[in-house]
Amino acid sequence: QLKQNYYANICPDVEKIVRNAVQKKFQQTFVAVPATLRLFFHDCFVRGCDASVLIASTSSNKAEKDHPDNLSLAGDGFDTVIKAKAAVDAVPKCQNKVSCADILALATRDVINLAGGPSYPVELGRLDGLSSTAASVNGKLPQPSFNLNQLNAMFAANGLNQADMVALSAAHTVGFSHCGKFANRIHNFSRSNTVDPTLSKNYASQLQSMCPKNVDPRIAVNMDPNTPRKFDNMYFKNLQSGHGLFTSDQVLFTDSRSRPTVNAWARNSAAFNQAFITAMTKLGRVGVKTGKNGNIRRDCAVFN
Ligand code: HEM
Ligand SMILES: [Ca+2]
Ligand SMILES: [Ca+2]
Repeated sequence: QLKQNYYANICPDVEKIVRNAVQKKFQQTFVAVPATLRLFFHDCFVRGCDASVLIASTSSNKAEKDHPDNLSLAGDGFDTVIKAKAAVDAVPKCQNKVSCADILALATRDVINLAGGPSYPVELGRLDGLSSTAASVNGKLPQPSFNLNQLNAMFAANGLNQADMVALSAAHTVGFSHCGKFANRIHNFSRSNTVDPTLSKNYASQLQSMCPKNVDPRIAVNMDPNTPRKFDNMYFKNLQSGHGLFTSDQVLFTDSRSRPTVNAWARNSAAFNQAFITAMTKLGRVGVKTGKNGNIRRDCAVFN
């Protein structure tokens, strides 16, 4: 059972300590924002929010972070958690008392707010998981090619409804994608269309020039072409104008079942913020470990 004041007696200043460390990281690089946010999502969807994604592989265990779907997680997300954990552990009363899973949840709240998004209370009391394998990632994370039914099914498996899924997808209002993740939409889309017809013509040609056919696979583009460094509701306005980068983004507008939600949140950013907070809070409850099912790691990347 998570609660907001879980560390009140254990480490009363944990929120301030994490916030300061995250802010320092943010001042060094904006990439901390999308990287940490995506890291939290990929953690929670595989074995719950238990910091399993932070575990490093060893000679005897290929960990989650080395699954193909996690190889594009940016290092600055991991580094944000490591820095925040070090700041927490530097306070004697707090040393090894705050879980990596909770530090990731707090850091995620903080990066969203630092990028101009809403702030919200974070429920705490998660333990760190005892297992992390690449194999356990199979089929647990959504693919950019997904349609609405596939998205809804995968989010429902984590206790999230369609509105939650649409709200959380707006995380793509910040950050980058490698060209390969949407190449099918701009080159050889189908027999009748070179380009995905749900993509705006202008945007498609911009994407084609940034991501030509044999582009270096390391090249990445902003997912929100308008306000890439602002956590805002531009994501929904982009969908309305055919500027959704992935099939899984654009489908939220093309499918009539989710379009009204997209339109509502494009119009009303306060309503979006509220829905996003609700959905993030639900995401943070997924598969939480307590008791014998977890512990508090001394090093977030290594089992105790
Ligand atoms: C709805 C289904 C989703 C799909 C199919 C999806 C897929 C992807 C893909 C393919 C990328 C690009 C990775 C790369 O090439 O580097 C990406 C990036 C990103 N995703 Fe998602 N995602 C989804 C939902 C979410 C959710 C729920 C969140 C967080 C709440 C999220 C946060 C992010 C962020 C912040 C980035 C940018 C990462 C960076 O710049 O380092 N995504 N996503
Ligand atoms: Ca996890
Ligand atoms: Ca934005």
